[in-house]
Amino acid sequence: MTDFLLTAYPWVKSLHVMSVLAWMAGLFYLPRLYVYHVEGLQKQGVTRGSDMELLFRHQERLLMKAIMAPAMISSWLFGLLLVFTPAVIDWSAAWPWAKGAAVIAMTGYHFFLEVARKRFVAGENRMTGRQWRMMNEVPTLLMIVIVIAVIVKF
Ligand code: HEM
Repeated sequence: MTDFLLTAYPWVKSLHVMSVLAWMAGLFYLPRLYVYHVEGLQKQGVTRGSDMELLFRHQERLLMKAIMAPAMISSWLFGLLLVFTPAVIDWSAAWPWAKGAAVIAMTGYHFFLEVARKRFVAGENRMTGRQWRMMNEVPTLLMIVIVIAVIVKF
């Protein structure tokens, strides 16, 4: 198993980075769709249950179920394979802990977006467009921590 992980390392890392890119694309775009959704309902005269509102819900569902959820699972799968590859992680350094904390927060943010999506479906979103715009900065901040942790390796 150890030999296999060492041989597969560059391939696993490539698959990890591809998965992470797809996951991040969704994490950046879904709250942006929520901004358009809520502002459509508040300012643009889009009524609940109209074709336009159903299209928002459909796009949000597809992004979550077809891209973000599978990409999150494969990011974790390949990421954990990298964790178990010998000599990849020095647990006495700070970076693996910083990255670990940031990816757990990113995963929490993913589930927060899923809860919010279900609230939109039930017509129970309580956040404004401005609040969704601010929420949109969360994955950016976490991404900065993760990339610096994994590349600078402080
Ligand atoms: C989901 C849980 C995750 C786990 C368990 C995980 C774990 C790892 C591990 C162990 C490595 C190998 C480091 C090395 O080879 O030196 C790695 C590489 C990498 N990870 Fe993650 N990661 C996760 C999520 C993420 C996320 C969300 C991002 C981006 C926002 C990310 C970006 C990267 C990048 C860019 C590399 C390649 C760095 C390099 O070697 O130059 N990872 N990851």
